[in-house]
Amino acid sequence: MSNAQPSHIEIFDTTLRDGGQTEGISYSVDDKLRIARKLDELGVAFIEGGWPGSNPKDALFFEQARKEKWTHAKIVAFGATRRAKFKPEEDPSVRALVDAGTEVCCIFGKSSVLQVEEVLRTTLEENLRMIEETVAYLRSQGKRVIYDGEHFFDGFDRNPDYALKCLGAAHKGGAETLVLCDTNGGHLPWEVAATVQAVQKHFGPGVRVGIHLHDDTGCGVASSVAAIHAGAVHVQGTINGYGERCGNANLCVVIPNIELKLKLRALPAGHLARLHEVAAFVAEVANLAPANQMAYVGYSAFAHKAGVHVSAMQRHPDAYQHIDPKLVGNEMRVVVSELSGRSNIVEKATELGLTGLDDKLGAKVVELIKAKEHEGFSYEAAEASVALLVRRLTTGYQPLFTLLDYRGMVSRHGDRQAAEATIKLTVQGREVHMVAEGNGPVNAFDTALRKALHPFFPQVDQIQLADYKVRILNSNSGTGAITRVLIDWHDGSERRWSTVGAGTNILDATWLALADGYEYALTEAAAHKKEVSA
Ligand SMILES: CC(=O)SCCNC(=O)CCNC(=O)[C@H](O)C(C)(C)COP(=O)(O)OP(=O)(O)OC[C@H]1O[C@@H](n2cnc3c(N)ncnc32)[C@H](O)[C@@H]1OP(=O)(O)O
Ligand SMILES: CC(=O)C(=O)O
Repeated sequence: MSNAQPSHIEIFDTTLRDGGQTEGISYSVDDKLRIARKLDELGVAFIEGGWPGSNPKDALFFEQARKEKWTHAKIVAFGATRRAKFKPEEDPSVRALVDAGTEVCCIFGKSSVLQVEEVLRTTLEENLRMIEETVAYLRSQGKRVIYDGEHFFDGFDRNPDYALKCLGAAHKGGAETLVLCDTNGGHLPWEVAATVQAVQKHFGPGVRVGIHLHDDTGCGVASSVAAIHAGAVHVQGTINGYGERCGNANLCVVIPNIELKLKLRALPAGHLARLHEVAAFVAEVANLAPANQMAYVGYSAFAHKAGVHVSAMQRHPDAYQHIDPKLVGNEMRVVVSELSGRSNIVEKATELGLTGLDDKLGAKVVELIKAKEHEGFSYEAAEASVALLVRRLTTGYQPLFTLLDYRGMVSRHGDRQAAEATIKLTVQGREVHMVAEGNGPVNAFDTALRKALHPFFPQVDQIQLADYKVRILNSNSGTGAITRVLIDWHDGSERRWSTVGAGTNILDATWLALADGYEYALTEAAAHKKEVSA
């Protein structure tokens, strides 16, 4: 690590600008403000809000952002150097930067001969003037300026002299940080580190070097960490790695690496534990599914599935984890499956609040889970079915209801479709016979079951199906394949649970998942009531 390395690395978040260049993301102004507030709470140093000269939405974001109080972060307006034909003060895009009213602006300029000659179609000298004059103009308007050297690494590989001259022009204009961008994302960590060191050597210790890396080689995070290790003091990236093409360096991984591995500060003390929540929040607002396997903050980042791992984790928390998940706000979880041993079951039962599970019962549960997974069930995402499986093997468990038989009928006459289900249950020792119609067979079964249970458990009204997923397991068996049904449930509050059924008959698989859903909700509610009144 460089001797001149400060203890604090500046985090520059571009989730709202470069992250907005992700295919599939389209933030509203309100989305942007909500994300910005969350990033401010997290404690990043800069939030790049957008390009005010690009579209009315980004301009409105800055108008709204000006009215708010930002505790930790500076809001940054992004734009380009002036165009060849304009003076800075005449270029509408540069004017929009000034009008955005932020204390800090970030502008990008070309660093490579190819980009200047082929893309800007201007001269190398004019590009240097565009960079210096734009930075100087913004400085004259009272702005702090961060300079992004676009395509810096490509430019430096082909013509280091010219690439350094471009940075020099920004420095001369008054930029406070010179940011080296791997715009095409094609460089590897040791190449990035070597270039950072060459730039530092060229400018000397008084000049602040930053980095902005894209993930086209899958090395965006690794290269960012290598660059910081080599002496960069400012890093740009996005939450969840959103960004153009393959994305930007993922700050949810870069930040913990800075704090926990390089032992440097990136966020205010104690704020790292907010990262998991921020990652989930941004995914939700961006309307993208969170990546479960994301390092540090992913749902599976500290999930243990293999029996050997879970057994070892019970003996020592460091056995299969490189950090304590709480440091980033995440948590350790145990996954139950055919790869489980007793330890998974004991751990999962504790997690689910089930007590009194000894090794003998644990072994019985493991055996049953392995047999059921062989039949097509999968318990990884169906924790309510796991809880019931444990309860059913526990001495003295009395199910709240038991199915005696069911019949389903579906028909189509011309355009008219019909579905009807008949079920026979015992509920609290009484036999109940119920018939219901539905707009499909699942709806008919569900309606019949609700009607049958309602006189005994009126709270079934709150139980709602949230998602119903079907998967064919052995597709080479065609329509005779085993079907797995996974149902997600909620009760209108925060409470959510998932159940599974499987078999060659899709309606039977559905029935198993459906019945588990009601039995779990009612059993857990009854157990909770007992605990509360005890
Ligand atoms: C690496 C990056 O991610 S940089 C950020 C990229 N982000 C975006 O492009 C998103 C927002 N962009 C936009 O809304 C539009 O592209 C605008 C408003 C900026 C420009 O729109 P238009 O004027 O219609 O131009 P268009 O998009 O077709 O072409 C880009 C222009 O920018 C110019 N340009 C590109 N880089 C630079 C630069 N560093 N400095 C000055 N001008 C530049 C190009 O030369 C071209 O202008 P020209 O046609 O006069 O030569
Ligand atoms: C500036 C920028 O976004 C880039 O060069 O990738």
